[in-house]
Amino acid sequence: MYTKALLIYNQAAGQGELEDLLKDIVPKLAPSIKEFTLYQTEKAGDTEALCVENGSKVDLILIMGGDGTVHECVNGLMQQAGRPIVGILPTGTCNDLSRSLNCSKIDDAVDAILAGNTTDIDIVSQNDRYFSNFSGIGLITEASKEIEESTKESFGKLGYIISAIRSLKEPTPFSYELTTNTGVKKSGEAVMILAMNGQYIGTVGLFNDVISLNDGILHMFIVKEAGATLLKNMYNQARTDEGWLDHPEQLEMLDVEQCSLITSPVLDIDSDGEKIDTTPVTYRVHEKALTFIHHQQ
Ligand SMILES: Nc1ncnc2c1ncn2[C@@H]1O[C@H](COP(=O)(O)OP(=O)(O)OP(=O)(O)O)[C@@H](O)[C@H]1O
Repeated sequence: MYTKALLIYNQAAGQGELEDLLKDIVPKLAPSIKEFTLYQTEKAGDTEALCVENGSKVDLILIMGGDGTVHECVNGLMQQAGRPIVGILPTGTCNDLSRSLNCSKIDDAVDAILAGNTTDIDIVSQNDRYFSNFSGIGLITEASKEIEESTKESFGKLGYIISAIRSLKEPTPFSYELTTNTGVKKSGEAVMILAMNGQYIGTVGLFNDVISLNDGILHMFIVKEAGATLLKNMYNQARTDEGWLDHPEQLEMLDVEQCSLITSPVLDIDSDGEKIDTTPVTYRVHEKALTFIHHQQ
């Protein structure tokens, strides 16, 4: 039994209307919650503000939305001491964090909430903000720019993948210098650098075998120009090709707890699908910082 729960829903996420879904879900959850409040967001930023305000007052926050709405929740909760359990009712376009939590189906998420199945996950700070799934520069920001413009509405959750493939046609290399807290330095040219905490980007599980949400590690992937074609093939097939992690001329991997990254030119950073920052950037893992609902398979 939960004492106080807040369900925040974002009608702007994903494609469909949420009314029917709420009609179905609320009666299932309500018997297990003493005081249950529903809040509809009116604009970007509302979820973060609500999580700051209510983090210490409730024991469960449910997010009905996609990765962007979850991103706001994570940033709200990391700013203050109250750390209630977070459950995601995935109604976004990609729902990538939900996939790593085995909650990409709403029914699985509801079952896990009712069963009280939770897991503590790492959260990563990115300069003065936080992310739960990924942060990236290079190709990935080109991909999300295209989604904003047109693709997302017409292609739904495949929009991310399709537009990633499109932007892979002409990758623009940049120079980077990465320094870890243990003194390791890497530098060179790349077309994309990903800082991964979760396994999925744009619904594709690129890193299922090498990453878990609570391994205390930030996984840095430096994709060289030669790796762009490989990545494109993976997105075309929309499946994991295990071989792609074994070619250092295409892709370098580095496990870190903390690192800083300088690029030339200065680049936009995409963080959980939201563009909010530019390089240079410092990342730091906050081990098992938040508790999420997790469906046990
Ligand atoms: N009422 C609202 N009107 C407009 N935008 C909103 C509103 N509430 C939240 N937002 C913003 O909507 C954006 C999109 O939401 P979200 O990312 O959750 O869905 P999505 O993009 O469909 O899913 P995903 O990120 O999983 O692909 C977020 O940046 C969020 O801040």
